[in-house]
Amino acid sequence: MTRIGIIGASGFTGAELLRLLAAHPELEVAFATGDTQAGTPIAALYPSLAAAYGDVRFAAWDPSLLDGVDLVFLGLPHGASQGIVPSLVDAGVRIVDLAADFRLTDPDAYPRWYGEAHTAPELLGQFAYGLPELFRDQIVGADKVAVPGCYPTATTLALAPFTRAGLVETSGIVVDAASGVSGAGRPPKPNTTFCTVDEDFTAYGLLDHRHTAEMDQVLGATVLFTPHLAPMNRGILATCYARPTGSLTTDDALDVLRSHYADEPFVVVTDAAPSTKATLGSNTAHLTARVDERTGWLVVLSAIDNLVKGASGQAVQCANIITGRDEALGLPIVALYP
Ligand SMILES: NC(=O)C1=CN([C@@H]2O[C@H](COP(=O)(O)OP(=O)(O)OC[C@H]3O[C@@H](n4cnc5c(N)ncnc54)[C@H](OP(=O)(O)O)[C@@H]3O)[C@@H](O)[C@H]2O)C=CC1
Ligand SMILES: CC(=O)N[C@@H](CCC(=O)OP(=O)(O)O)C(=O)O
Repeated sequence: MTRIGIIGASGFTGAELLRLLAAHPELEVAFATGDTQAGTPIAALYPSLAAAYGDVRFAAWDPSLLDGVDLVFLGLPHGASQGIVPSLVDAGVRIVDLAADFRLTDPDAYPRWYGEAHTAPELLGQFAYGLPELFRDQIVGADKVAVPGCYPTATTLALAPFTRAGLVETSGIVVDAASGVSGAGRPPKPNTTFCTVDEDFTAYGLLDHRHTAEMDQVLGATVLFTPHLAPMNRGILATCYARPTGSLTTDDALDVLRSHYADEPFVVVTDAAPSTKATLGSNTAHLTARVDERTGWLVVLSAIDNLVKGASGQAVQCANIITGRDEALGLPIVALYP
């Protein structure tokens, strides 16, 4: 058994961590903090968690909570994470950070894309990028992991088999992706109220969404990324377009995906177009590909649950790896349907 803590447990990714860890046989939640929610029973904020957490309350963050704890998940907004990580490093706990603070390795990239200076740039190179299907070698043996953003997870799982094999041009990849509203976190925002989102479908972050930098970094490419907000709670569907460097058919493209992910328990390659609902509540990504004979473009589609494979499930997968466990331990591979 490994005792873990969650800092920022009162948000959506924190709640999803609490849900997944309730079913995990070997990771035990020692504390769960909330910023404004300290003292609130977990079950009062999230009745869905009542059966597992009974009277347990969110704690106020205090370094003494780390006593006897081996690993800490951080579910904080970007910016807040880098404020606390140096003290966790000093305390010697393993870190799995869900925020963006330690994902970009180029020290100039964070200020460029996040519009603020990084307060712990000396730690940037010390984090493994927590996407096991693409960076498992980096994660094994690491003690600090930066879990990818939800859009980059969906997108790079779709495209990396092609960019890594030199099968597509990297100078102009196009990604259109839609996210459920939980991707924006628990606090209500003007663009996430019921009346704004219901019966609407809109693009945002045109040309400058911060996940572009992460996709560029992982794929070694220049990506034109347009995110969209879809009127659903969970899910990401990414539709990714790239120009093949040589002859490539649909059968070839499907073979590339199937052989790349043949041994991966959390990737399903389908003939049919993937849907977000097929991934709901699971840590599984669904992928397919086509090559359009008329235009010559390759299109790869990817569906995930943003809170599971796009965040907390992937975080638990990484925690399993860095604590020496089977990485699939305790994680759901099948979705909730209908
Ligand atoms: N939602 C998603 O699908 C995904 C999110 N992420 C990333 O994961 C992180 C958490 O996201 P999410 O759970 O959605 O966010 P939420 O806004 O839902 O939760 C944020 C958590 O951090 C706490 N918090 C907020 N501000 C501060 C602060 N200044 N200092 C200390 N604690 C603070 C909140 O406490 P309180 O409840 O009191 O406000 C809450 O516990 C973010 O970095 C996000 O970008 C990554 C992938 C997907
Ligand atoms: C729907 C929605 O608003 N989604 C969020 C992405 C969430 C995420 O993964 O953000 P981090 O990189 O900060 O972790 C957004 O576009 O900002």
